[in-house]
Amino acid sequence: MTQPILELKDVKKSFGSNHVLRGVNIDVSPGQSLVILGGSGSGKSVMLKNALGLMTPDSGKIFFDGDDVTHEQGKEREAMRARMGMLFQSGALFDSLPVWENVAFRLLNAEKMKRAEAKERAIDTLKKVRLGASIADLYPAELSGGMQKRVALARAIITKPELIFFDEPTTGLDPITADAINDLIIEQVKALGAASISITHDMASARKIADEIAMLFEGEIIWRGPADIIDNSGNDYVDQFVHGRAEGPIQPAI
Ligand SMILES: Nc1ncnc2c1ncn2[C@@H]1O[C@H](COP(=O)(O)OP(=O)(O)OP(=O)(O)O)[C@@H](O)[C@H]1O
Repeated sequence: MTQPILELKDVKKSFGSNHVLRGVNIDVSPGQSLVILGGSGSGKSVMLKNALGLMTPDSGKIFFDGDDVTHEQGKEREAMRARMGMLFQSGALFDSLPVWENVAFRLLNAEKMKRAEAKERAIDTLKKVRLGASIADLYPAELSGGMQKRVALARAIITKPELIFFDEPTTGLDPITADAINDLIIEQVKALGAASISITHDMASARKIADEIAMLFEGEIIWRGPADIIDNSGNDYVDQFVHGRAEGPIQPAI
């Protein structure tokens, strides 16, 4: 069996009396695309932050490429982060930086690459997401939402990561643009041979990009299976979520 690139074992995280993660077990293997579903406030972002090392679990363990990284800090953590890419919800581009500096952010800041070389790499990477060199010097505010997502995708892949996280990659886009972003995600993740973990509410996107789908509910992964059986999961919670019904075991978060 291939060693997972990332594994969370019985990860727990609470904020006071709010027990958000209550023993999360999940893993993703190289080349695999895993989508995690979960209602608003179910802890998807908290799980992602723990996996990325932006938050430390109260208990449980996180393994990256077989190494226990739960409490790693400093240089070790930086080395791990260098092997990961991240596309944040709503793109999260820096408004004050031109597009190319956003894309090359890690190269310029963590790797201290020379500006001319970093700009060349940024333009090459923009081409991969079908954006021309002419937008390299524009600012994020001058781009459409779909273009901003492409820029964010370019930023996530520029370091050729082995594992990429996508946090709501299609939020705020019309269905056609969302589909184009999904295609680019699939194409680029495949080209890198990377694993990916995506969190999304968008079932069309989940169906398209996932090999496997998992569902987070009340702080635990309650179901996991191949994407093509999601309509026949045999799980009432998954069923309710997939069909977007207010009625069922999951209470709407309002
Ligand atoms: N830094 C924090 N301090 C205190 N509570 C937090 C913190 N981060 C998250 N929470 C709480 O953890 C719970 C889960 O939040 P989280 O953002 O992970 O949900 P989510 O599943 O990503 O939701 P959504 O789909 O709406 O983005 C919420 O109750 C939230 O208030």
